[in-house]
Amino acid sequence: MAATPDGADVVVVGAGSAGCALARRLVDRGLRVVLLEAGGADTNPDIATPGRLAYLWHAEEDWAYHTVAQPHAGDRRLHWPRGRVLGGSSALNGMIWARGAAADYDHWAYLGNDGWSWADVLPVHRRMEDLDAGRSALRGAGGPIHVLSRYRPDPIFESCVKAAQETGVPVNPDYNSGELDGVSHTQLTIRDGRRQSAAEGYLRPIADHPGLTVVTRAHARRLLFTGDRCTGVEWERDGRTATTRADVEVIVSAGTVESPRLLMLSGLGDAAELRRHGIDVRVDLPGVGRNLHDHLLVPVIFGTGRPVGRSPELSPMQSHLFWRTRSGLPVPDVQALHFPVPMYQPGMSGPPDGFTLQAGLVRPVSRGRIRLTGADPHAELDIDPATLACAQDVEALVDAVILCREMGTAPSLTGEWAAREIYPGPQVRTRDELRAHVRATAGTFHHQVGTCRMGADDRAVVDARLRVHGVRGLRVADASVMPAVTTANTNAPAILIGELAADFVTADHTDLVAAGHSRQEQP
Ligand SMILES: Cc1cc2nc3c(=O)[nH]c(=O)nc-3n(C[C@H](O)[C@H](O)[C@H](O)COP(=O)(O)OP(=O)(O)OC[C@H]3O[C@@H](n4cnc5c(N)ncnc54)[C@H](O)[C@@H]3O)c2cc1C
Repeated sequence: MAATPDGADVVVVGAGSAGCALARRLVDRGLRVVLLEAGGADTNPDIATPGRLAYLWHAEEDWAYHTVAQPHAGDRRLHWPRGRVLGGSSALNGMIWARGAAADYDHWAYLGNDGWSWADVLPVHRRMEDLDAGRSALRGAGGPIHVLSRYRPDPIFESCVKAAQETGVPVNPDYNSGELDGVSHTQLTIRDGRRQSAAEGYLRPIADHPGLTVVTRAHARRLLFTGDRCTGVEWERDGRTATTRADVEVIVSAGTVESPRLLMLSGLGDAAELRRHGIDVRVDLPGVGRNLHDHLLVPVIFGTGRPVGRSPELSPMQSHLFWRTRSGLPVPDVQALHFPVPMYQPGMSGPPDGFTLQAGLVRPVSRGRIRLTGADPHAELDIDPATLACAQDVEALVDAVILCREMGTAPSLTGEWAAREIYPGPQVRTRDELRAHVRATAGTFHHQVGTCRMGADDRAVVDARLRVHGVRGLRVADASVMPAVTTANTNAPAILIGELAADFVTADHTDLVAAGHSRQEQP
């Protein structure tokens, strides 16, 4: 029997980084899967062309969220682009492939999440990737996601790597080894000049498989229950409502913003808040929507004496560095990203030729939350990440800005490129003035996580096998389950979460997996 929009073994909500990996692995193991995606097909040519990623912001494929005004960040509302299309945010992202630090996963395991230590996840990271440099004890080849590491970076990025070394930052030959520290050229999810989204890598090869039904423009409105078991999903398309039955499980992979919304609309959340919106409480889970956190970027902008230039078939981010602002940290707290354009913000002006060293905070302490504003699935969300609420985040970013400024005065950038700082600008000298620059310009690094946190305590939403506490037949698998964000970009960790979710489902239903295989073997 094939999967149909009416029913399947597993219904996955959201075809993003995690959802695509999860659906693929379940189908490979003989389960019938329906994948519901709110967005459309990934046919916009700007998705495939790496150099055109900026054109996807505010396009049809962008959910284009805005936070509420952030009092510690100049009262600004921050724009959060997220993918609403097959591939999810992996179809919109900067294509940097980064696992994070070994210590990130050991920390998750330390919090009571068995099976998530670096030793546990390393084989899964290896099976996900197809590194052009080939297989090794730490790296994988032959997996669904092609990783480009052997390319000729544009000249400005060669200079950035040299400038970092001149500033005292050593080269790291492979920041995906579990140890991040140092400066490197980025490894990119690009094959033959085309983006490798999770949809491209995981779904495209099985597009015609009878065990998989992908329904695009299907917006899940709520989860359906029989007793305490989740047995299906109600969704809408073009104004019409439909349901899909799940014979085994429902897995929510709608991302850090939408997964908590779908849980809350289905009666899983903070009981008092749900009642305030007239939603029947199924399980009082006060952790849903909390623990929201994100990496941040602060621009340090330089003008150059000549045009910088860049290749359209590569990501515009071809080098970055990881660095510790103080001794005693177990992992770097800064990831500085290098861009080949002056990234002026509204109200800024300067010469057209230049580059930007984005000072990135990757161990944020501030935590916020996402709340419903009503029971309507399309109501605007109250998204409050509490950006820079903790002074420690500001101090780390000030140190990161100082590092980027120093890099901009290194010979490799001042010589050949005649680099000169435009922002914060030479008039900004004291630490207080730098704090003001941080608060006025900090923006998202696009790595929101944590709103359906994995753990064993009473604020956790899912357990270590990603099962939602208090119900049966329901898991969450996406970046929202991270107890704490990884110390780098979050696409690879989100895909890892999808891969592991598939392992958990198949381990829990070995009988079905065996039956599915014999079904597939029949002529
Ligand atoms: C602009 C940008 C740049 C980034 N750059 C990088 C980078 O260079 N490297 C990196 O590693 N990471 C990067 N990231 C982050 C990374 O892409 C994300 O962390 C990752 O894709 C998150 O995966 P996910 O599965 O949690 O969610 P997503 O990939 O966002 O998937 C969620 C999916 O669920 C769908 N959905 C939501 N609600 C519903 C519903 N109710 N019904 C049906 N479907 C629904 C969405 O449309 C979406 O397709 C970037 C992100 C952005 C937005």
